[in-house]
Amino acid sequence: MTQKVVLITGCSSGIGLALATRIAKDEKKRFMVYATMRNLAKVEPLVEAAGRTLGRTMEIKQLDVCSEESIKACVDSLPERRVDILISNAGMGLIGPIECQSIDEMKTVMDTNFFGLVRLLKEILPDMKKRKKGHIVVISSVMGIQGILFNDVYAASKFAVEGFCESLAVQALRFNLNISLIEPGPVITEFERKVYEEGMKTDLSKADKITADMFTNIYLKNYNQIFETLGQTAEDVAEHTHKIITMDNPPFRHQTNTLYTPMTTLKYADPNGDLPIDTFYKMVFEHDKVFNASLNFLKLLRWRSRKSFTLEKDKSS
Ligand SMILES: NC(=O)C1=CN([C@@H]2O[C@H](COP(=O)(O)OP(=O)(O)OC[C@H]3O[C@@H](n4cnc5c(N)ncnc54)[C@H](OP(=O)(O)O)[C@@H]3O)[C@@H](O)[C@H]2O)C=CC1
Ligand SMILES: CC1=C(/C=C/C(C)=C/C=C/C(C)=C/C=O)C(C)(C)CCC1
Repeated sequence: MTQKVVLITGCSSGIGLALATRIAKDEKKRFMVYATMRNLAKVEPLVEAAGRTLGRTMEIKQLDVCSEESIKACVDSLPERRVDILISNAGMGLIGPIECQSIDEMKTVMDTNFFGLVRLLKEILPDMKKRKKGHIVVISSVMGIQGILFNDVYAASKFAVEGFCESLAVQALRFNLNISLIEPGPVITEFERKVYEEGMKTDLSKADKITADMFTNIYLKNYNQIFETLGQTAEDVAEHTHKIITMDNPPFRHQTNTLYTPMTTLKYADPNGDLPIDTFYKMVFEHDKVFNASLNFLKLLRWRSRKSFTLEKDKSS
């Protein structure tokens, strides 16, 4: 059996690291993983997690999604330039009032999260089309379908990713290619720490008092609690993604966090779009107690509906 070649971006930490490790440790050794990162000085945690798979079912390579040259050099270094499964994972967050963020900061988020994916596909898609074989897996987010307070630009970058992939998906079908968007809710990784620390450093002098207060005393104050209550592990997201890449008929969208599903469902329940906005408004502003009760209610709902959120499309297991 020939192994499928998997290229993953952003493997220095978090979901990328967990994905590379999980897929390289596939029980049936079905995959050869090229785990990439922009800065090879950060290789140690992956080397440690990879263990005996390194040099067998995993190799580590340099790739910066913001550099076309780096992407090309990495793909050129692969046998026959073949990538059977591309996992576009590299990304970054940004929180805070837009008045306090520079256009350059926002452009870096779009350049990494959106144009990073575009650059990868410009390099890899033509070869996949020629071979009429391939699976493009994109680590999107629940924020690819639903905006969240003070995540305006990050959510925009993930909406861009989703619109791009949804448009491409029809063309991809013509070439027998699959595209899957993985949509995690909050995941406990470096992302959470970096975003929170940067958020705490925000210069709020350009924001009015109501906005600054909303960001500090509502968003930042509850941030850690949201991750503690709803947060998933990177390993869990990796497990879901491993399942998606082993399916005969993988879905276009897959949400990994059943605790979060009731929130995203609000989007589909009201074509006018007001239901999620009004619900989030109430959850955030009515009272601290409503917020806590809402988080607990989400926890309770998972227990009630666990069965209906399993991977029903999976024919291969
Ligand atoms: N954590 C969360 O709550 C959620 C995260 N996601 C998404 O998951 C993905 C992974 O994030 P997560 O693991 O949580 O966060 P981490 O911060 O742990 O990992 C992000 C990875 O992306 C890499 N990266 C950033 N910029 C570039 C670049 N220009 N080229 C190559 N690699 C780059 C980072 O490298 P370096 O170490 O060099 O910075 C790091 O390896 C992101 O797309 C994120 O949007 C989605 C939903 C929820
Ligand atoms: C403010 C707010 C919420 C916060 C959600 C957060 C903070 C989600 C983070 C998701 C991440 C980090 C995704 C990464 O891609 C809730 C719980 C929906 C309740 C309504 C108001």
